[in-house]
Amino acid sequence: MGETIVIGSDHAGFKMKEFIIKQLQENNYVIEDKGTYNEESVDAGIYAVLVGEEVATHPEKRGILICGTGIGMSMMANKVNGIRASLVTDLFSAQMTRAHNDANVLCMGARVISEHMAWEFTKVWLDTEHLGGKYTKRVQAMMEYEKTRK
Ligand SMILES: O=C(CO)[C@H](O)[C@H](O)[C@H](O)COP(=O)(O)O
Repeated sequence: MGETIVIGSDHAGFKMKEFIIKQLQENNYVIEDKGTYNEESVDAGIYAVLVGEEVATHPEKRGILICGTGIGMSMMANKVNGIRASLVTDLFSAQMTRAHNDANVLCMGARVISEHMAWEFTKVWLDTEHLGGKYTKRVQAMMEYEKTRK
């Protein structure tokens, strides 16, 4: 069985979420779909928290969030302790957010990028390992800071 990907979207990201789920399943990933399940208008933050909390409590899982721009999803997901969510709009950033920042949630905007781009970004994000070394120290500093937040 492949890695588990926890995925969520709002209404604006719903169609792209369905597309990404299909691609992931064809590539043997296990999917936990936290919704939304249709194009009826919803608040993105609900799904960002559902996905974020699942990833934060199961570090072996990674998350994908899609809304219109990816902005609200990334803002909200980053409020969940333990989450390093990145909004990605280009291939280099999709790679770097794993290699340097060890992002555990990928955010994308269905009104910003095409389905083809979203799948290309998803693939490189899934396949890139965190580089460790000085980058681990920097990521750890972020997580230490999080613990001091009131
Ligand atoms: O950032 C967002 C969510 O916080 C998104 O881009 C939403 O998908 C967008 O704001 C939804 O807009 P709509 O007018 O409600 O379709």
